[in-house]
Order: sequence, then structure tokens, then C-alpha cells
Amino acid sequence: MKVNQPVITVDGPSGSGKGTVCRLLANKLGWDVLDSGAIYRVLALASSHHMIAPTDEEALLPLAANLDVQFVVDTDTGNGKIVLEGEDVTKSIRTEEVGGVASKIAALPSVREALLRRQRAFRNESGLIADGRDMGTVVFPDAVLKIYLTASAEERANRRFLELKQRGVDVKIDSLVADIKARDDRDMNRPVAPLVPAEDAIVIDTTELDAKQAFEKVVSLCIEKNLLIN
Ligand SMILES: Nc1ncnc2c1ncn2[C@@H]1O[C@H](COP(=O)(O)OP(=O)(O)OP(=O)(O)O)[C@@H](O)[C@H]1O
Ligand SMILES: Nc1ccn([C@H]2C[C@H](O)[C@@H](COP(=O)(O)O)O2)c(=O)n1
Repeated sequence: MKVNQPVITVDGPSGSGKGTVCRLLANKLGWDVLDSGAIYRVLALASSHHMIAPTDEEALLPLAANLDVQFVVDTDTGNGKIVLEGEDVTKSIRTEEVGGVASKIAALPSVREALLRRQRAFRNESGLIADGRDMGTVVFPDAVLKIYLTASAEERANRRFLELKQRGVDVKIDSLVADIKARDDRDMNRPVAPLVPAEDAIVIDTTELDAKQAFEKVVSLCIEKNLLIN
């Protein structure tokens, strides 16, 4: 019988620092990362390529079930690369607009169901760190450690503002706060797999923590669970 490899789940709202913590932890543990948000973003981009509305569940279901996406390593840079229908979409899925469409599509129950197996297939030879909204509640309920990262909407919007400014994107902080609150509302209040901490998740509020401090908290939880030696 195949033994399931250990999974650590990191769920939480947009900008809470999930991706940052997951990358650092994967490096420390030598485990793989599942960026489940990237899968929803790729589907959002594919839907716009195919001119399918984010509410058209009937048309989105076959697109989700047969999504032609590969997560590969770029041989030139050694970094991860996401290829949709033969096109490198690593950067283009990261816009606020694509994130918003992904959140709308993610509210559709049949779409979520169609993406479940693809997400679980990331559980491979090494351990897995799974980043998302329903990793601990739905996708990997047997995870050895479940973390729920959060922070105030204002702090998360400010982080996004700094990130976009660094990329040369001009945005207003007020509109980022409004977008983040709208996304939270959709992700937390959908009927299927809403964003909530799993009953056995450990909640870390990072509002007053920098990325290094948040990571250190997660590392100490891994040590407590014997996933890491001090
Ligand atoms: N604790 C922190 N304090 C300040 N900035 C942080 C912290 N954690 C992450 N950041 C920065 O905030 C931004 C968002 O972080 P990150 O992408 O890790 O969040 P996320 O939860 O994965 O967001 P999303 O769900 O939208 O992908 C990044 O620019 C990152 O460098
Ligand atoms: N497990 C997941 C991951 C993501 N989503 C949806 C909801 C998010 O707003 C959107 C984009 O995710 P991000 O890349 O910002 O983490 O995708 C979800 O419903 N479930």
C-alpha cells in the first residue's frame, strides 16, 4: 500500500504571507510546494482566453477538468514556470484582475470538485507544503500540521501596495483595501469550501510581524511536531 507523504497546510486570506512562508519552509525542509491559488488563477486566465464568463459553470467545468497546464522548472533560471496551453503564464496570472476572476470562479462547486484530484496529485515522494484557502479543511484533512495565517485587511493591502510599487504598477491604496475586502468576503462566504481555519489549525496573526518573524513562528511549530530538529 502506498504510504501518504506528510503535508503541512498553510491557508489564509490574500496577502497574509502564505506564499512567502511556504517558499521559505519548503527550502528548509526540502519539501515540494503546492500553490493551489495558481491553479485557480490559470483557470481564470484560460476562461478569458476562451471567452467564458466567470459565472458560466457549465462551460467552465470541462475547461477545469481538462486544464492543459504544466508546473515545470525553467532550465535557464532554475525557477518554477507555469505553462498554460503551451504559453508561459508565470507572470501574467499574478495580476490583481486575474486574482479577482479566480476568486469568482473558485465559488463554483463543480469547478472546485474538478480541481481536487489535480491538487492531491502534488503529494509526491517528498513531503508537501500546501498553500491555499481550503488545504486543511478539504484537500488535505489529514495534514500533520495546519496553519492559518491572517492579518488585517489594511496591512495586507499595504503589503500588496509595496509589492506593486516595486514592480512599477501605479495603484491607489484605497482601491487595494476595497479589492482585498471584496475578495475576503467572496472567499469566506461561498457555500462550498469557504476560507475558514480548520478546527485543528493554528492561527497566526501576522499584522505586527515581519516575514522573518512569521516564518520563525512556523518553524517553531514544525519543531514541536518533530518535523524539524532544532
Ligand atoms: N509578515 C509579513 N510582513 C510584511 N510583508 C510581508 C509579510 N509576509 C509577506 N509579505 C509580503 O507581502 C506580500 C504578499 O505576500 P504573499 O504573496 O506571501 O501573500 P499570500 O498570502 O501568498 O497572498 P496571495 O494569497 O494573494 O497569493 C509580498 O510582497 C510579501 O513579500
Ligand atoms: N485553495 C484555493 C486557492 C485559491 N482559491 C481562489 C480564491 C483566491 O481569491 C483565488 C486566488 O488565490 P491566490 O493566488 O491569491 O492565493 O483563488 C481558492 O478558492 N482555493
